Amino acid sequence: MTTLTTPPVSDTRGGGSRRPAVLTVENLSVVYEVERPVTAVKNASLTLAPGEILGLAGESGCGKTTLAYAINRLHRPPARIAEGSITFHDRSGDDIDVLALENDELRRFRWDKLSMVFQGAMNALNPVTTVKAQLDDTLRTHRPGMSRAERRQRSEDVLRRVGVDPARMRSYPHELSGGMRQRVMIAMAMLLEPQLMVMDEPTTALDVVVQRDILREIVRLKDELSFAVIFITHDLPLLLEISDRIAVMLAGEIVELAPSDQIYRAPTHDYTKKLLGSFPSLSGARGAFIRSGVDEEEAR
Ligand SMILES: Nc1ncnc2c1ncn2[C@@H]1O[C@H](COP(=O)(O)OP(=O)(O)OP(=O)(O)O)[C@@H](O)[C@H]1O
Repeated sequence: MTTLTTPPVSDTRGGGSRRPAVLTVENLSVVYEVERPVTAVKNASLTLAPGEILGLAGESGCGKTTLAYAINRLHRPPARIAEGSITFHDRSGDDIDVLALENDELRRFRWDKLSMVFQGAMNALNPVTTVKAQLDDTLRTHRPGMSRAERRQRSEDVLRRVGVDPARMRSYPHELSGGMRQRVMIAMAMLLEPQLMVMDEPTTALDVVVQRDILREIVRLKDELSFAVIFITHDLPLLLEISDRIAVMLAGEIVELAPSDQIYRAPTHDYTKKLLGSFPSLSGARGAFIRSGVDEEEAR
């Protein structure tokens, strides 16, 4: 795996505090090389601390998904990373130059160090393979030293963690409800205990109750296992509840990056103010619903 010799950086952006980082993105630009090239991400810089949830907010088309895919090196032509750097600060102490990874190194890096939960689990799970086989395949590929019994044990553990009865392992994706499928996707993403998970609208297609349950699980698991999360959604009220910091994107640029409280109470950029104003529910008290696990009724 390609490593750099630079020491782990500290996070002085947004939060103001100096914390070790798990990821540093510097001046990243991504261009779609079409007839009239579109710079979908412009000079984006951010750092992420271990165990931190960073929310990415902004209207449709502002470049959130393009940025997330580029961080994962999942972008495909015509998308091209035109400039910038992405450095992953491994817990082993190595710094990994993500843009320099090739083939096997890149495959190992994905899932192992960093994993992604996409919008709509049906597209990401293999429809003709059982949940058990999908978990087992990933473990066999990435953990060749594990015995069959250990793989089974690990698969069952990870499903239990996300609230899926291991008895459902024999199911095919289409036999599960939307919420269950999304939980299985999160289990897959957690399987190898990555240090960072990128979640792109992971619960948008689900009804509100299921969505809240799953989000609570994500926050709980993150606290327990201390992986960092980049969480993408249009839903700013939701981001304010679950994120430590929020990056607001406008036309490919991160125009504001600050702790959630600061974004809520004292936004500095006009666009952030406009975005906050477009959610009427935010004029009331800010709920601590997901973080506290308190029922809305009880909280009143
Ligand atoms: N394959 C492509 N070719 C050309 N332009 C593209 C392509 N994919 C995306 N874009 C453009 O890149 C910009 C950013 O798109 P992106 O999907 O990253 O935004 P987003 O903020 O994630 O939107 P959404 O919230 O709707 O998913 C948009 O202007 C979009 O039109």
